[in-house]
Amino acid sequence: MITETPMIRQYNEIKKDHKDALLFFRMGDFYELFFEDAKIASKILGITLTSRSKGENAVPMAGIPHHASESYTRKLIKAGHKVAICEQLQDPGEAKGIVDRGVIRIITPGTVTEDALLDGKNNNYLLALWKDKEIFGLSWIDLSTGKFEIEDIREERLFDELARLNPSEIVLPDDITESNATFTQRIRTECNAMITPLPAWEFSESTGYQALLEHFGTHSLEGFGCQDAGVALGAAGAILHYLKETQKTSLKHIAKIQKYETNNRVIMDRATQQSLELTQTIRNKNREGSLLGALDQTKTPMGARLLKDWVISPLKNHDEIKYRQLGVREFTEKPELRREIIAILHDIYDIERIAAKVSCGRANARDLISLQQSLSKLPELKEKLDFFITAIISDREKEIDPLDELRTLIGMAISLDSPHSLKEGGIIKEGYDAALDELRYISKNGKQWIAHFQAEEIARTNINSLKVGYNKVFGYYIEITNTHRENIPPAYIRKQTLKNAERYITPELKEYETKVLTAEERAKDLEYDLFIQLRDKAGTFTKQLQGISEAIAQIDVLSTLAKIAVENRYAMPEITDSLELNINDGCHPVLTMELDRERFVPNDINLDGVQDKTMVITGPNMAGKSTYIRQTALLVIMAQMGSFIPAKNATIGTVDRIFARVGASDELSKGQSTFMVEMNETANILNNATERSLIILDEVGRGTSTFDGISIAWAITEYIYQNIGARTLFATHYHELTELSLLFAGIKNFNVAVKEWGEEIIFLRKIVAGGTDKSYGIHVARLAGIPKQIIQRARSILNNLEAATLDINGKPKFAPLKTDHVKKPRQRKLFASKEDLVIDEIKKLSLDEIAPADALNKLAELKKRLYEDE
Ligand SMILES: Nc1ncnc2c1ncn2[C@@H]1O[C@H](COP(=O)(O)OP(=O)(O)OP(=O)(O)O)[C@@H](O)[C@H]1O
Repeated sequence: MITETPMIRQYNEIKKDHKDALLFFRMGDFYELFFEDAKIASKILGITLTSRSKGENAVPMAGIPHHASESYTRKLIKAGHKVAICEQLQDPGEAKGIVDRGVIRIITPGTVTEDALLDGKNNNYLLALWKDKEIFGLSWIDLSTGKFEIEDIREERLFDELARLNPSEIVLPDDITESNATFTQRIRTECNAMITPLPAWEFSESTGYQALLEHFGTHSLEGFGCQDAGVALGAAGAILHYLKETQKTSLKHIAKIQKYETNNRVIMDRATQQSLELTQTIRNKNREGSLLGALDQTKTPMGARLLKDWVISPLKNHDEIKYRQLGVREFTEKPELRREIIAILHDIYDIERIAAKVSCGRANARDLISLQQSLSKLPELKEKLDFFITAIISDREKEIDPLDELRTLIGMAISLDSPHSLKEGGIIKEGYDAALDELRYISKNGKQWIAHFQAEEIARTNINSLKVGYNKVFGYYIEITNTHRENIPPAYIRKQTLKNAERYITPELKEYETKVLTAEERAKDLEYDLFIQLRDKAGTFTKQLQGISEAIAQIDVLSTLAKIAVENRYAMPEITDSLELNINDGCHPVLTMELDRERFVPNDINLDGVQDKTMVITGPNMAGKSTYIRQTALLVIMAQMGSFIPAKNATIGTVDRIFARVGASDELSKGQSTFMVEMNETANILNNATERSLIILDEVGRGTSTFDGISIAWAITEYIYQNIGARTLFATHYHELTELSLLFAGIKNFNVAVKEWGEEIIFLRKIVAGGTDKSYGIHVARLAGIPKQIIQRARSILNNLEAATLDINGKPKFAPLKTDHVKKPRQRKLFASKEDLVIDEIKKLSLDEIAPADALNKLAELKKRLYEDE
């Protein structure tokens, strides 16, 4: 049994309320961790595990210096832990017994606000979700910016929204975490987020509504357009409750709540976002190589975060798209101003996050300097923006207010070389506060006095080696070496004996010491108070600062898109409400940046969406099928973001949803078979696509036997064409699917051209009309370096198969050809042949109703059809 010391007793008392966090227990200049916490932290942080007390009472302990705590916290948070910061709440000097301690904040992945723990280019969301009947209420907040939103959605869209938001922490009602392990586990794996259970009653809709009214100090949520929000209010209430519990600071920067309007945005589910590599690549999960990576040349973190939002949620409304597009166009037309504006943006810091830190009382002097420097760029920015006439730019220009009062105040008060710490002084400028200046004068001159005192004492005593020194225990003292002991004046009071010297004080020295030292301390205290006053004052500008940030973010994104458009010779697509999809000389926006534009072969797409809706694209491996269909989706996304696109010209009828199934799936690790995942995702498309959607399918059905695969792919394409009518691009190796075009006028065949050159094939990368029946898979295998012997063997097997050598059971033989083989037609017709179709038509003819001349015409037409394409 461990005998508890009073301090460990205090620790246990505090730890009891923070079982799910690692407790950073402040002791002097260190945060100490004890017991299990110490073991966990020492492993993750690679710090030494020691022990407090010995023997039976030994308590495992690990410590980290408080000034370096941010980097340690970051590692612990990344490793999936919460950190509770427990501070000393009184001056140890004043404590009778154990110093008072208490937890001042709990840092969790969803609530961090420190720069070191955040990524400037991404929002960091804390999300709460709550279910009532079939509806999920979602609410999410980025505490580091104050962005707070809600949305009610149906269950089937839940995981798509979670993928879009990518929260780092999810607050769930405990009745879900306790009773629905499968659901909780799915959230955990799909979102890779920390799950925090909260009592279910914290999610009540009416409590949430009240909590929001209280927080915003309003009588209703009408002003935020959230009055009629439903289940999501419960989730928003749970978020507020959780923040109050963990943050214990002002949450004033959460100045509004908004309803996320899915209706205005193109919906893209999780698999689509991944397949199209919108924000990260499939293979390495890197930003580089994704659409966002290619477009993100923004200069401010606010701009980078907004661009991400534009990429993953393009607009649906034609007018809203146009509003942005015209802004981009104007930036392309004014190159000089654009360059100057981009240069100004370069010098603007993350005002949005600084404003949040100011409001939470976590900003230091350097943050205020960054704020002031950013604000000082705004007059010039406004001046340049004043030359622009499009609505989106002049609207934003009006919202940018340089906040002269705040800017001047910070400029007058805060010294440019302020330290990180707020308690060490060196923050407030000379001349800002008279009382501070006076204290500083005393402190400085007091030191001079001491130098003068030393010189006088040397002269008076004739002891040249006499020194006035200072230490923490005795304060100022006079040190005299033992050789001069005889000459010491009687007024000197001995304080300390060293080996070769003695230390003395005098009443006069002590009197000055008090003055000097307290002046210095008092000056530091006053500086701190002045800083807090200034920060509080800055806090009153939070709302304006958030508005300015939003405006700057938009200017940043629009000018970036324009810069990219000019540098890469993009065109402004015409956006219409039709169903057409016409792109001439379209290029892949990411590949063209990686390859040079000259080497990339541009391609067209021409679907009117009424007659022509479906493209079946065949072609050899490596020809460029996936690239082409992906490129089409990316160009539509860019167009609906308001951006220009890499093409000669384009007319795009807006799409409401994009579904893409391209490339490798990463679901295998989650215990589902490739084919099952593919079928799940396809079912989702079939159930949710509309006539206005864009569907991009790559080799659907490849995960099962050939005949199953072809049949499924055939039926799916047919269904989409007949029952949904969405614009669809289907890339496939099943050449049989080209026969669909015989049945349906609006399904067209295309292939990616290649040229044969002896043994070699040359990829032309050009999409041309018509189907193909060659795969060149073995050729690609050879290019990939598969050993020659295997290539030769594969060729011989292929020859066999193509000659359809059958064994006695009627199955193809894989052995080399023999002379007694039975020749069969090269390919079995799996589906309707031309002859079948003509017979069908004849059967349908009613001879009683047809005039002889029409009958002759019909006969001529049928005959023509039989010889078509031959
Ligand atoms: N239009 C183009 N211009 C230049 N290079 C291209 C073009 N399209 C594709 N490529 C190049 O060809 C490579 C193969 O393209 P892609 O993966 O699209 O082929 P695929 O037909 O889908 O192949 P598979 O059927 O084997 O999946 C790409 O990595 C790209 O580098």
